[in-house]
Amino acid sequence: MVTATDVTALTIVPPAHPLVGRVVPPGSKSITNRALLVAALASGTSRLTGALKSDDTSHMANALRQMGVTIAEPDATSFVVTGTGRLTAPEGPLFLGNAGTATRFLTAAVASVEGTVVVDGDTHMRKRPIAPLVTALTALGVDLVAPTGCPPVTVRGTGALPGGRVEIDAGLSSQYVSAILMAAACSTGPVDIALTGAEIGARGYIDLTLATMRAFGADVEQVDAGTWRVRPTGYRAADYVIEPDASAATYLWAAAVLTGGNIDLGVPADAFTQPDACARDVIARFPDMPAVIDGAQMQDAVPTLAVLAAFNNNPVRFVGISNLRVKECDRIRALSTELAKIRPGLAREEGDDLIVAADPALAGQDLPADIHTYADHRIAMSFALAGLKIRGITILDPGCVAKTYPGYWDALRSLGVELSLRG
Ligand SMILES: O=C(O)C1=C[C@@H](OP(=O)(O)O)[C@@H](O)[C@H](O)C1
Ligand SMILES: C=C(OP(=O)(O)O)C(=O)O
Repeated sequence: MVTATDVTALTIVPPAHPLVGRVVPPGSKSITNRALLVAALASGTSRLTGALKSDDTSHMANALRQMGVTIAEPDATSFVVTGTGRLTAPEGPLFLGNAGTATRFLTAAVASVEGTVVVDGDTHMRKRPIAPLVTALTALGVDLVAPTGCPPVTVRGTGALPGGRVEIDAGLSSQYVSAILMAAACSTGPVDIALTGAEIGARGYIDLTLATMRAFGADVEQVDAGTWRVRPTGYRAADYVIEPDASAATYLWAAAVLTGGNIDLGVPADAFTQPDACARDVIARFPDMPAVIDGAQMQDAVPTLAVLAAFNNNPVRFVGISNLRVKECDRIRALSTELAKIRPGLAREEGDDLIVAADPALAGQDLPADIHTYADHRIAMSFALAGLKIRGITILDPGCVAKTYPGYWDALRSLGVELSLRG
């Protein structure tokens, strides 16, 4: 296994053959972190199978353990979660790395802890905005502060999340809404959550939240397009099967079309319920992907699509992606900078749009480039796709894929891709 500690750079040798084989992506990060949280808030034992084991999910599981939840890991894809129906105050801060889901979801959930909880992350997470969530929780009566507008957040819980109506601006992140929705089932009264702006990042993530909540017994109703009502039922322990990660699937779908191969993911594209599965249709159109791609409803797939677009027949403009600037890194900047490193002018920014100047002639060329990954798993995984067609693509800090897909490099190897590692 390629890990952060033993490999500083990895060069991909373009395979001389189409990629053919079977690779099942790991469990969904989004669903695993939702299920871990609601199972922890339930009273009783829940078995989560098909789960992702990665940096993001271990941060969530460890934080919950710090708050009195028993979580066993009987095998590589299961968590057995035993909760008491409430979280207890941890002894120290919760360190959540750069896991946006864990950080945002726990900020709301710990409002019902009795005592002070500090929600913190790494240097990257400390630059990712959380103020709209803090503002909304404050309006609901929670005592919390985030002086920089980003983590750390100090929550002084009183043992109960008050009910009521809360308005929230989810323009920067849909995770704020998901966070309040999940916490609301454990409040002292019904909670109405209303969006202020029309804008919300991928709505499909709200649907994932509602589905997970309902599977654990929550009563949540969509009042209108921008309002949800959650009744204070608490959660019921449940056994829950987690589907494979659709964002991880995008790299495999793209690798197949780029090399003219066929990769069996073990799950049909239309069986995914996650937003990024929409990217499948766009990928299937390669090398004639559309001239304009709206990434709003499949944000995490944009790095995959942008690197693929470099080999498309026609240029592609990505729109609706402004909040990619506040992900693990500024992904619009990272994609434009690193694509231009492969060939000057290959990509540029126009406001918050990304324009990729397609060049099918890149395939087969020798264009050595050290790809800086900004500690962002998706930059590493998407630029590896360029390495399937161009000689000399080196991914720096390849171990950063451990955030959501620790087995990524091994998956490429299992398809016959040769990787040259530098220690
Ligand atoms: O709710 C979720 O599981 C996620 C929502 C999206 O983030 P934003 O809502 O911050 O855009 C997505 O980028 C992230 O990887 C996972
Ligand atoms: C944006 C992402 O993650 P998160 O917000 O959960 O850290 C991602 O996985 O691409």
